[in-house]
Amino acid sequence: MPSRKLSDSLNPHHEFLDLKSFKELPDTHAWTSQLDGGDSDCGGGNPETIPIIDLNNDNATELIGHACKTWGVFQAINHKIPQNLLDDIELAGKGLFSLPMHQKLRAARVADGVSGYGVARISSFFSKLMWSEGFTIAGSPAEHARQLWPQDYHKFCNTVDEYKKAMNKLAGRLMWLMLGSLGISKGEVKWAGEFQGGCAALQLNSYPACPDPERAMGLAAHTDSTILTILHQSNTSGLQVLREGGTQWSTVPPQAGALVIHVGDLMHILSNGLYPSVVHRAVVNRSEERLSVAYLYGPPSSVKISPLPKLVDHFHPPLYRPITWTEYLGTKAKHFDKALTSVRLCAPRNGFVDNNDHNSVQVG
Ligand SMILES: O=C(O)CCC(=O)C(=O)O
Ligand SMILES: [Fe+2]
Repeated sequence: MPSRKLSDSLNPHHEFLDLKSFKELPDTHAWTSQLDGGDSDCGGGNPETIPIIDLNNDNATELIGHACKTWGVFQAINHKIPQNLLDDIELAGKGLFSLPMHQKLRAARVADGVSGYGVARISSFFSKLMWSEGFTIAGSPAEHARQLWPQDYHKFCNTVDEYKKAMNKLAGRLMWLMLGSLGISKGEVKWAGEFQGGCAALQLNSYPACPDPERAMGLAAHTDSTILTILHQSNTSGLQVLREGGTQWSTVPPQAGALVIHVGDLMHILSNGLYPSVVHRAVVNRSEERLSVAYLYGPPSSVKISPLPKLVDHFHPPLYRPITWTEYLGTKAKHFDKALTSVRLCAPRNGFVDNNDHNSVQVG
């Protein structure tokens, strides 16, 4: 369970341990029974796998709707993101995380800051540290990149800019496909015009090879505070999801060229609870470093997100109050896995289960 603030109990320098230097798992990173629930891919007998959807398929909208409702996640192929751009961002991330620690610390995220190098932000809810390091880019990466590579920071910035541009276009397309699958067209959404640019952050995650992967946690179970997330995982597996209403973890197998699409908390609100935001985590392994790049897509700050009017009626009252992305991020930072519950207006009616009440999920 999420517990006390790490900062209350641990020397802050623990946050910057060089994980690659350990031959044994340090106690600060030793989780107990985090693999509760098992993995349905490994003998759980669940015949269903996470859907892989061809965005060129004539039935893509219906397939996306079904995937969002039952899993809250799917893999997208034929998404028009060039493979060389996916390779470039992966290389840029690998280059960053392979720098010596003292160099990475020049770009460390400052207290209460968003951008920069550091441990997972959800770390503060857990008494143990995660076996990962991250780099968050909100806005321009230039200042941090200049600190990391004083002579040669343009290459990193150009790759990030190009990646963000391509992702923004895809994220917009996916958002309208998801809303389309709920029977909602652009004309019916009053903030549609404000969504030209969208808004986003890029999260690079690195999970070094781990001497005791069964007792370590790469990134603890969480949902994303986004409308949707586009995740590019390298060819090493580690991402696991909980199927809607399920208790067993399913691995999302890396598939060359495919992008993993997560339903985020704000889409859950827009859909008035119809689409669950997927609970996911990252586990680690003994031999290979793993890299992932998450494009976290949300609304511009002027937009208040609330259940779409077409999905609200006498039998389906609005489950959530209107909220901006900034406001929601503040709520999430305070309440973590209870954030959706804390903005809920009314208890779900019988048979209308709020899939995102994760209070029972074992997260540590
Ligand atoms: O590394 C992964 O597969 C998951 C990353 C993730 O969930 C995140 O950055 O929010
Ligand atoms: Fe995530």
